[in-house]
Amino acid sequence: MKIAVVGTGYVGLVTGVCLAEVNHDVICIDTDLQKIKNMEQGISPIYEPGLEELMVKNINKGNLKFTNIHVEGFKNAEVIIIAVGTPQMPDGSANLQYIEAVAKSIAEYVTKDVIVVTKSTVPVGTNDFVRQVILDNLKCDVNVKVASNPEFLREGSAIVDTFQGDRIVIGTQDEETASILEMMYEPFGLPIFKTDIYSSEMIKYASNAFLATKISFINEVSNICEKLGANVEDVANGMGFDNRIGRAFLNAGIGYGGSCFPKDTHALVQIAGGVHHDFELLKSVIEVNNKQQRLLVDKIKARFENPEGKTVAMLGLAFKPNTDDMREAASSVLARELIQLGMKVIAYDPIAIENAKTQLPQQVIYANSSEEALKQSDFALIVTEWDEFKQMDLGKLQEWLTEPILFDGRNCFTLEQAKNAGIEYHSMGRPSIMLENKVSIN
Ligand SMILES: NC(=O)c1ccc[n+]([C@@H]2O[C@H](COP(=O)([O-])OP(=O)(O)OC[C@H]3O[C@@H](n4cnc5c(N)ncnc54)[C@H](O)[C@@H]3O)[C@@H](O)[C@H]2O)c1
Ligand SMILES: O=c1ccn([C@@H]2O[C@H](COP(=O)(O)OP(=O)(O)O[C@H]3O[C@H](CO)[C@@H](O)[C@H](O)[C@H]3O)[C@@H](O)[C@H]2O)c(=O)[nH]1
Repeated sequence: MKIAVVGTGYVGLVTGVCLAEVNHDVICIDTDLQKIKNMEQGISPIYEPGLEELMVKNINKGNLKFTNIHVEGFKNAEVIIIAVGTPQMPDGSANLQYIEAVAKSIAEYVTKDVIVVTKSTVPVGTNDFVRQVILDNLKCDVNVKVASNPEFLREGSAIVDTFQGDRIVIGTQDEETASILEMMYEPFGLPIFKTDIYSSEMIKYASNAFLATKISFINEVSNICEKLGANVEDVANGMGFDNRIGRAFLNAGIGYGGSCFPKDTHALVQIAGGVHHDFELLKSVIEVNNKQQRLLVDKIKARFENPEGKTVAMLGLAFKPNTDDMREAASSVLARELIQLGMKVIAYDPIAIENAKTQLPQQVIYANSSEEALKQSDFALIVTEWDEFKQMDLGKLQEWLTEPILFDGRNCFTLEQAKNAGIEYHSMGRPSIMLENKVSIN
């Protein structure tokens, strides 16, 4: 099938590459010429495990092409997939300007019947808007069908999620459109759930809001566990045995970040508000997350009478491991607050440093390895649970840090490991490990 994908970010590029891998004829379109030039040479604009290899393989097979010229991309397309960003507006709602621009260019350039699929996360009713914009601006006498097809991949495991996802959602009430899209996805062999467009659009927001709710819920439980001396990991494990609850997304930490949960929870609050529904539960989820992202600062303030002048090694900057994405990363919030407290921050991340430089305060100093960061610091924080931090020899902290104190925002180590390493260890929702003569802060 001939497919054009508009937008080559995390979703568009991964989708384009994976559709090419199952032998569709794919052309990816982006307005960013530099990205296009890099991709043509097999260079991925994002860090995503396995993506670049698959990209190069399919360029060489002739299944995958790139262009910054929409008319060129749409020329032969049977299906056009919209995968441009829908970032957050100041009031929390989704910004649809990129969606509208794509709809206009489709109207202008398509010369044959085509199915337009919205994969970007968009508020309920947006596909009606897309259809209307296309109809209002259409230059040729062609038939354009619009369908919703939200995306559920996670950054860091996007390729695996695409080939082994739990479901593909197709929102359309047009039988022919549904069956063409089923054919497009058939090689993935995944369960396909068909519904109407509005429900499909809502499934995406409701799924992300529910996952965010699980995270804020366990983080609240975690904060209570700390006060009571319980261990949130055991609590989550015990809860997770119940199939109705499930263990996934019950990892306590410093809150959720990234390009999706923060913006999509805000957008759903706005969508609800638009129909005069006050989504109180989701507002609390957001509020809890905002507090949770800065919890390590409170712990540091409670531990040190005066943290001013201290140097801290910040390990991990990306919002989660295996990505270079810094959007809504807790590291941003933490770095800002620590610097405001008069501390020096030495940061390290295996992949995200270049992106971090555009977001973190200028005062942050970057190290080339965790060892380099730790050796210059008084104590340390773990913000992102990269494998290389989890595999770190904790005993070395005694040697490298002025004070062997670790604040672990992602519970990378067992309490036993910390105890055996002879360090002071403050994690999330678990009792602190103190060295002799020190009182626990919990
Ligand atoms: N990032 C994720 O993990 C993820 C997962 C599921 C759904 N989503 C949703 O998918 C959408 C895309 O997210 P993303 O993270 O891939 O975005 P992104 O910001 O990484 O990429 C968007 C791309 O679209 C390009 N673009 C903008 N306007 C264009 C136009 N008119 N024509 C061609 N290209 C254009 C930009 O240059 C950019 O490369 C969003 O709605 C997001 O909520 C994201
Ligand atoms: O138990 C958990 C699980 C996740 N997180 C945090 O939640 C955020 C999001 O993580 P994750 O969901 O793994 O990454 P995303 O790439 O943001 O993926 C989410 O957002 C995408 C964009 O909409 C959806 O497609 C995915 O299904 C959805 O999982 C990160 O900050 C994680 O650290 C936790 O704190 N605890």
